Amino acid sequence: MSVIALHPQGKSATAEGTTRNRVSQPSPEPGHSAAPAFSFRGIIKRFGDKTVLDGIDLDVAQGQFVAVIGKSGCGKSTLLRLLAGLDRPTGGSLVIANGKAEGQRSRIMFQEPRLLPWATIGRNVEVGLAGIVKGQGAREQSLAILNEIGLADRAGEWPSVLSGGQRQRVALARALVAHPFILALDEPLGALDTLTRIEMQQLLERIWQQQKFTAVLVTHDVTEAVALADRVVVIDNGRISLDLPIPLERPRRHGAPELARLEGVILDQLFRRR
Ligand SMILES: Nc1ncnc2c1ncn2[C@@H]1O[C@H](COP(=O)(O)OP(=O)(O)OP(=O)(O)O)[C@@H](O)[C@H]1O
Repeated sequence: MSVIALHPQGKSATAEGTTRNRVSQPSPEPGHSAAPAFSFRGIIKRFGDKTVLDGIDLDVAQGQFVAVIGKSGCGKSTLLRLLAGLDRPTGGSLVIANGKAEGQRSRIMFQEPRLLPWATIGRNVEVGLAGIVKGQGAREQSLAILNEIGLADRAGEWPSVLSGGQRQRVALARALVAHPFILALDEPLGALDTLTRIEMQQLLERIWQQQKFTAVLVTHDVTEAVALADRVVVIDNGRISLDLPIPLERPRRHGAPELARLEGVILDQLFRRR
């Protein structure tokens, strides 16, 4: 197992950051490896004078599906950007453990598909293999993942002819074509209509179960978090205020009473209801 440590800018992790906000970790679901896919240790992130993350400790087991919830501006995307290596923490450390090459460690998917308009759908997916596989191998892998998401027959077409949901499926294929160890999802279904959103949730769950990557989903949608995740983490005031296991069998049925009860627990925390 290779281990990389992303060291923070400036000062190293403070004792304060590593002892505060310690949250007991739920066990991973049966079948998941107990070894952490990544560990945040006393993560602090400041922008100028503003402290956005204020000592986050979080271990996520390999293969676990974690949803991150919190009010607007609480630092969810910031946390995801740190995980994806797009930004550096001000303090603390992030350790990612895996045996894969650096380019395959993590991928991030955003609310907008961010496809290249001048490239075919197949080529857009191949972008996810840049620096890893090229030529015929890349074309074959691109087609294989497009087949998984039901768009193999559209590989030669342009992104402009796709619906919003189809474009997000292509973005998902691009994120997964290199079989990343960690998939970071920043509100990827937020712009979709309800039915397309539920279809995408089901697709995401199916591919996560097949590929066994570790998924970290930022969402505003408590129902979506409880439907998809093994565990829901709530961020408030720069810290983890709730770390809730969702020990429910899959597939989960929207509207089931136990899902509604867990949604209530999360909403109580978000709105500080007793
Ligand atoms: N590059 C940056 N420079 C300065 N401030 C930033 C930067 N990135 C984020 N912030 C600030 O950090 C805070 C957290 O932003 P972030 O995008 O992580 O929140 P969020 O929880 O994802 O919000 P939302 O749910 O609205 O997307 C915000 O106050 C934001 O303005």
